[in-house]
Amino acid sequence: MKKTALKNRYFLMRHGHSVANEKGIIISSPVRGTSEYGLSEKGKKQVLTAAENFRGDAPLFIYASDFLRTAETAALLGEALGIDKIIFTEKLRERFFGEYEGKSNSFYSDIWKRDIVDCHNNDKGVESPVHVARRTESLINELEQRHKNCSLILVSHGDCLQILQTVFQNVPPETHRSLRHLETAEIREMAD
Ligand SMILES: O=C(O)[C@H](O)COP(=O)(O)O
Repeated sequence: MKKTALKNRYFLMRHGHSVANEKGIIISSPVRGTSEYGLSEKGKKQVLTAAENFRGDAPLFIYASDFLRTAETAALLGEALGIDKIIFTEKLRERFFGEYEGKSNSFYSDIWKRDIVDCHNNDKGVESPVHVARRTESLINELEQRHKNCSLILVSHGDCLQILQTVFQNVPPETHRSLRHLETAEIREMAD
């Protein structure tokens, strides 16, 4: 995807520090993720700071994963930026981590090692890098049809955004961990 060809500015935002981050566990299932494990107190503060520092041109739209931690992030951000309507999309949900659901986040490094050698890695029911790349790219394609000359903030999760960055940078999805990771509540514009 060539940035010069895009009609809009895209800002990727990872949710603020969450209760799952605090506990060091993987929460990727929509059943739990949409109703539990929202932002920690630290995460709420991070989001307000990110909103203060955000510089984007109007018109501005916020798209978010419907997980609780991203919905809370988007709501706080929207309130701070004067945007009352958040548009939720399942395409920004966290990568599904299959049998690792609810387990320690120390397992991420094993999963990422397998990703590097196999872009279709779905060991133990993990959603593959290719699948995440396709669903997120299809969202960008939709947004390019729907908007023109807008700033779009996409509020999502660590792995989902890591893989979406590969789409913008036009590199293979399995190389996602070689790109700079987004910290909690970090907002990063996709640029060359
Ligand atoms: O990349 C990561 O660190 C994991 O996907 C966790 O991300 P999350 O805290 O956004 O769920």
